[in-house]
Amino acid sequence: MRVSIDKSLIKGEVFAPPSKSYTHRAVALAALSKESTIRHPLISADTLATVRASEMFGASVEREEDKLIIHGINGKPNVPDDVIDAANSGTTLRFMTAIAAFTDGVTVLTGDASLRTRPNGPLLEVLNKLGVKACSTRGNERAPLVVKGGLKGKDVSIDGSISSQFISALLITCPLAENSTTLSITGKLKSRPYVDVTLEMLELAGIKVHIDESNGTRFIIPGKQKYDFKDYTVPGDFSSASYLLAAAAMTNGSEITVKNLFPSKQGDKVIIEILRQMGADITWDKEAGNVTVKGGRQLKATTFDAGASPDLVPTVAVLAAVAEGTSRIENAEHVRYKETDRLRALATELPKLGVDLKEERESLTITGGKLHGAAVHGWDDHRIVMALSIAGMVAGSTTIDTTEAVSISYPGFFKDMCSLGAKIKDIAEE
Ligand SMILES: O=C(O)C1=C[C@@H](OP(=O)(O)O)[C@@H](O)[C@H](O)C1
Ligand SMILES: C=C(OP(=O)(O)O)C(=O)O
Repeated sequence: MRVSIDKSLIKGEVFAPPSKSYTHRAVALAALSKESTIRHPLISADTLATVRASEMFGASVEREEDKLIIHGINGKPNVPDDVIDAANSGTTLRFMTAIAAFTDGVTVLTGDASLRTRPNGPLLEVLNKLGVKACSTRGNERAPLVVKGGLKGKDVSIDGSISSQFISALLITCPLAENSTTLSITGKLKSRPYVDVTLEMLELAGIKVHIDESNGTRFIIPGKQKYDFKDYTVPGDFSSASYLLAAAAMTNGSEITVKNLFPSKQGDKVIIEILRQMGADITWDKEAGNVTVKGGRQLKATTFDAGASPDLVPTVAVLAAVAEGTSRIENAEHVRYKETDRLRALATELPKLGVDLKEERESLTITGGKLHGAAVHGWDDHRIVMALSIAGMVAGSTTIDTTEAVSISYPGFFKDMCSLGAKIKDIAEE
């Protein structure tokens, strides 16, 4: 699919879509429990991959209007009778690889062309130390992965610098092991807020994990635990909301309120602080869960450490592209291991819109200026498509391809933007 975007301003109220990260975890924990209801889940391509995989391990999932009722496995997961296809979802692949480690047989997990480029080395290495036989069919740490169950608790270390999802995955599975597991993190733990989201959800499922941060980070996970996840309402997603908030801040005359954004462990709530620092007119009514942004102020350059919030990099790059001065996005190497190498994607596409950008291994340096329209490529990556869309609302006369990728995390993105007045047209048939 392709869209064309003209200069736009946006006005009105919109609900933030439900959180992708919380939905993945709610479904995985419900699958390991007895019976749970998940209210207001994100129904998107990625979360549906987690639903399908959970069903293959033996859970059954009923979908009703705005809720999922999950009859969980409540014990050992079944050996799937087919290959698990995690599609485009890193979270699904990593979580389900760890759950496969607790079956009594062999599971094969794969995904689409993008997912098959993403690294899993540290997770496979630790699973092998925990008594599991886990490998890549191509011997390159990429999916397809083969996992022969047999997980036993033990003291192990894991590199935290590539993806926090390996740690979240182990935190979700190790409580099922016979013995306790101690997971010591080596390297700088990236994307830490996502681990905190996992810990919050595990606590809701009645699972105990002790954290020792006296000398680095260690998670002590007692074995033989039982999951008891019950009734849960998924909160709004700050990463998805970031495109709405940034679009309003960048466009003169805009004024929007994004609802259902309550205080949360989501690291990407920092988008509110980033916009404030850059000089945007933004207020957050935490009790009401409303974030209001008025456009029209000239944004100023910023320095953004992407360590904890990699998914904000495309949004912040576009904000930097219209800000006065030179911005830096630092500590962002892990952003190269996403659906695409997002630093490369941004460094390729934003200059087409007139942006002055320098790419280094771990950083982007962006000097703001005037954008002009162009035909840009969405790289089949939801966050690149959404970031380029809001850049297009400033630049005007912009077309973007592969826009169906928004179905991964925010299927209603274009509909919401258009309902707020954005001038976006589907030009697939033209
Ligand atoms: O656990 C999660 O829900 C996620 C963790 C992050 O990945 P990394 O830990 O690989 O950085 C983030 O980029 C991804 O969108 C969702
Ligand atoms: C990287 C992302 O997700 P995942 O790792 O689950 O594919 C994302 O949503 O930007």
